[in-house]
Amino acid sequence: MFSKRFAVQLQSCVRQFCTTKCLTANAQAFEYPSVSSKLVKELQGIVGQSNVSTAEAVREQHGHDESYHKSSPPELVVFAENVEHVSHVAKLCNNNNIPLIPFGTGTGLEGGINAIKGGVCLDLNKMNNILAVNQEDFDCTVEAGVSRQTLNSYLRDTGLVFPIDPGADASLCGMCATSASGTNAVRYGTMRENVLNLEVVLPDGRVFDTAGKGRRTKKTSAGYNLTNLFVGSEGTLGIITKATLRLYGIPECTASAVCSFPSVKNAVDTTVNILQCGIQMARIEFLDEVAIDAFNKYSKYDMKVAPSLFMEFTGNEGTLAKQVDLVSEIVNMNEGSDFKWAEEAEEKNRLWKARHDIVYACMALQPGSKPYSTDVCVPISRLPDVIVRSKELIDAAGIIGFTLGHVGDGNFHNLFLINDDMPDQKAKAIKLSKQIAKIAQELDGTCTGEHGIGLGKKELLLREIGEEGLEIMKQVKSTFDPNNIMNPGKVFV
Ligand SMILES: Cc1cc2c(cc1C)N(C[C@H](O)[C@H](O)[C@H](O)COP(=O)(O)OP(=O)(O)OC[C@H]1O[C@@H](n3cnc4c(N)ncnc43)[C@H](O)[C@@H]1O)c1[nH]c(=O)[nH]c(=O)c1N2
Ligand SMILES: CC(C)C(=O)C(=O)O
Ligand SMILES: [Mn+2]
Repeated sequence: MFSKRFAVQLQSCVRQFCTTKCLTANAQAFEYPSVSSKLVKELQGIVGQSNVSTAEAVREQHGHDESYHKSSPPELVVFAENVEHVSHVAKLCNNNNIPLIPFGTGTGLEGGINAIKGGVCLDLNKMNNILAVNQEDFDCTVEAGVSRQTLNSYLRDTGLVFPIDPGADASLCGMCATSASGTNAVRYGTMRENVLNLEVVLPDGRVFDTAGKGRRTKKTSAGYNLTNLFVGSEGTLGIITKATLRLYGIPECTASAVCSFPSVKNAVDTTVNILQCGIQMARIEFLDEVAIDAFNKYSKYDMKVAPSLFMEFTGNEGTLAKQVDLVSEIVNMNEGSDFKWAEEAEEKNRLWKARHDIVYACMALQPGSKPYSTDVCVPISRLPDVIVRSKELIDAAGIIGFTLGHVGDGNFHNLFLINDDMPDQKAKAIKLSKQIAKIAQELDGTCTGEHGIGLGKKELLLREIGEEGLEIMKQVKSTFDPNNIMNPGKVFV
């Protein structure tokens, strides 16, 4: 009679001979074994008893992110303190076909950490060292648990900043995993453009540096771009344990302004005109009238309740003044008005914090709700069309929806409030989100500019990249994770 261990190993060998199709098919139907008490002991042997928790509250806290997806707690949570822990835990889970879900700070919006197939949640927050800051080279290296605000506080006296700024204080490696972005992307790009190297642990325990050990050049053409293969992988290929990131000098002068418009189209046309004039803006964010109303109430402002643009200009005295003149002309051409300026650091920080808090501002209007946000991105010339159509659809559906976001990148959000005790509103929001994503895809755009696919956009990914593209993604996945233990059930249908 086979021993249990041999049976599991045999199963793993059989699976590895499966083709991707068969593997993936099995993965959906495949019933993962649960975590045995023997395995719990082995995990405790690796990380220490205090770093393994089966407590319900801890599992619950690791069973959901900030999305509306139903919580699915893992069977247990393991806290890793170093890359050796990560490597041994991964290998053990891999040998036992146990799902492994990397956890950053749980601020994801797509159900990326929900343990829908059970297994182990690997919390990386104890790996919180800032390992290097190379001021003269404008780069730094951080461990998985360092958050973006922790890094920027550490950098405060250096005159350097890491500019990618999702609204939450997310872990930087989580931001790598979701290919995050934020209000500064107009000027600095997204995570894709700002990661120089990653240390990654594969499910079989191998540890490798995606650009080669110690590499930290702004550009490279040495072999495949493995770094950007892991940026946006959402925990489905491996665990990111270190990130080497680009840093930037803080601009000499910045000025921020808000102006309002008679219609959404006027505001978005202004954005397109500014970008097509080649004006190098630092930020251009859009908030529609309902978002402005929530913004005012939550952050105690008195902005005109109308479609508005939040803009930031950077440069030196001369260039800044020129930018402002040019932009003011374009704003006036599109009937913009009510310019409100913020020039003092404190005023600017308050204004952009209020922008970052917009999700909470909207949620405050319907206490107990969870946010559900579209995240489409289109070529800039298509932006007015998709934004106006999305708002028309929301108005016709008769539910509350806030339209806002990073129009400077062609990326915006329709934000809905989901309450489980309002099922019809939830159904309408989900239906609208799919409709808007499909409109964006028809306009040569994508269903997700920055939040990722996670649990809710798997069909949209298939629609976007097609059968062939998805098969190739699955082949890549099965190369790195032949047992499909890495965050199973996410990204792929
Ligand atoms: C109020 C508010 C506002 C915003 C946002 C959230 C909230 C709550 N976000 C979304 C979120 O902050 C963003 O997706 C972060 O990148 C998530 O980072 P966490 O560390 O929280 O990842 P979290 O722990 O939520 O995990 C997210 C995914 O990454 C994987 N993962 C995490 N750490 C990993 C690691 N070390 N290795 C491998 N996989 C890992 C997880 O398995 C999961 O699939 C956002 N986003 C954005 O791009 N732009 C924005 O403007 C905003 N705005
Ligand atoms: C809608 C939220 C989550 C966001 O991405 C933003 O505020 O830009
Ligand atoms: Mn956003």
